[in-house]
Amino acid sequence: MIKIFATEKVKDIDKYTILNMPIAPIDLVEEAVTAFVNEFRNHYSKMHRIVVFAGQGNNGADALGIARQLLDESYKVIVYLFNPTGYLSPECAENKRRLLNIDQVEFTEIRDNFIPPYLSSRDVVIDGLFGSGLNRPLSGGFAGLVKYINSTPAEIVSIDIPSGLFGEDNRENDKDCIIRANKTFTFNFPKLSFLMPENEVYVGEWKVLNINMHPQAVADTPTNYYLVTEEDIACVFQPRKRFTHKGTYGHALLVAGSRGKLGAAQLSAGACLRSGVGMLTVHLPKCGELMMQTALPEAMVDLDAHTDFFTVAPDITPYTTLGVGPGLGQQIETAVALDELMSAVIKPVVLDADALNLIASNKDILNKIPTRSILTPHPKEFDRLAGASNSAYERLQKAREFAKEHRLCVVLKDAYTAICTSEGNVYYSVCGNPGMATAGSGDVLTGIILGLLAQGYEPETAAVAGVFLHGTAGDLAAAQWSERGMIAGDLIDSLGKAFKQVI
Ligand SMILES: NC(=O)C1=CN([C@@H]2O[C@H](COP(=O)(O)OP(=O)(O)OC[C@H]3O[C@@H](n4cnc5c(N)ncnc54)[C@H](O)[C@@H]3O)[C@@H](O)[C@H]2O)[C@H](O)CC1
Ligand SMILES: [K+]
Repeated sequence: MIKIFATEKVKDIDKYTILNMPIAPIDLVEEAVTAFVNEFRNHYSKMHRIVVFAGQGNNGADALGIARQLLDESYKVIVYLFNPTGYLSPECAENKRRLLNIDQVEFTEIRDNFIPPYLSSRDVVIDGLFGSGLNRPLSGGFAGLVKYINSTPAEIVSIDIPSGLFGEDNRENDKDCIIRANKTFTFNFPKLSFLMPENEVYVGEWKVLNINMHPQAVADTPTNYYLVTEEDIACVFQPRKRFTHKGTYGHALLVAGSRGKLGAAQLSAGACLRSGVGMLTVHLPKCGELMMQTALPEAMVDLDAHTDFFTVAPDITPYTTLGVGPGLGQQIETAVALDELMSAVIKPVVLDADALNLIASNKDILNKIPTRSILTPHPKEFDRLAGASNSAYERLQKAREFAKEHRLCVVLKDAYTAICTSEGNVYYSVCGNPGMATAGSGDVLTGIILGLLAQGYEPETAAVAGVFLHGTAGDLAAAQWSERGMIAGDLIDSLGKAFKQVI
């Protein structure tokens, strides 16, 4: 897991590193500078003019160091240091001194009046005005400067964080006074705000650059937010032992499908079967029998009394666990049957799609869902459950609260899916791609998670691993069929390869 720290925590980790590594602050800055330049070089040639904007703190110190190293590599660089209060951090002052040691450096320090340079589309701006030390929205001269930079056609690369953006909560921020970077190279830890869709316009493409932090400080500093890596998932899976049989790997029940939406049941069932589950039974309305038995001979079918939709809660005793929702429809009889089903279950289940919509309009059911059950809403479904949000950040906080209050695991689906546990932790998966924004993709995820849960993985583990495998399958599918050309069924076809890649 990569920890996602609040920006004030990063400061503590810095301090601990400086004291205990030990390393001089200026050398830590130099490590950040070198990491940035190593990455920058891969993207921008010496054909570009580099225009560096530095602030008074250590983001500015980084910027001045980057200017020096780029000049050393004979890039064409011009530098503006904004110092309205006449105070520079010690590292910023030292990097200014080091920079001015270079002959004929084009350097301007601005105290009050500033005539902005003309910036063309061939220029690359390096934004080092503010980083993790931002403590209020930008205003005055800095706001004007940011607006000017944003108005030019120049490419913008931000150091650590786009200037003006907070690392976490930007609800009260002035959205016009934040750098709109094309790329952001951030140090050591992704910032939570980078994972929110509303901040994509500021952050652009982002990459984490590693600089040496004291491992003890990283291990000991608490956080509720984590980024999941392939290694985390690889160690989740147990080898399948030789003397095992289908009963060893669980019997999942999937309650899904209604007339016109039987495909959702089929996709979910197909994904479940490819997740390693021992057996799968699909509870379907009568109209789905032929389709399911033909399309997925591996699945067993349990028919509802109704021809077109779910009306009677099945006996759940034969099953290890169940998943409910894909393509279910929202008939009143279905709501009643769902209520009955939730009254009968005691072990964690997976709930998705119309099951969530029905719960949103019949809130009593919420209290009947077994604790640690997994809910997989997309943002609109979550809003129906918990009320509308004005930003993804607000929705995330609501999802955390919701998960804690109801003792559930909420998988908030988005470009970066957040898995919120009942303990208040959030696990992010950053694999996957926009090709997965296609009908049926969510049904596939439900099937994978159901299959893992039925095999006995802890609900939170099943959710995190399921999301990661789903994203990996999406990336493999995009590589084969392209983001545009891929469909949800391709995710199922790629699941085997995803397992091979991850484990
Ligand atoms: N481990 C690491 O991640 C490292 C990061 N480094 C870089 O250091 C910056 C953080 O530096 P810091 O000096 O703490 O803060 P800033 O440069 O972001 O801010 C400086 C200064 O600005 C004042 N301020 C805050 N908000 C405003 C505002 N709205 N208007 C005016 N002035 C404001 C505040 O008082 C601060 O003092 C980090 O981002 C990295 O780039 C290091 O290189 C080493 C390791
Ligand atoms: K910055």
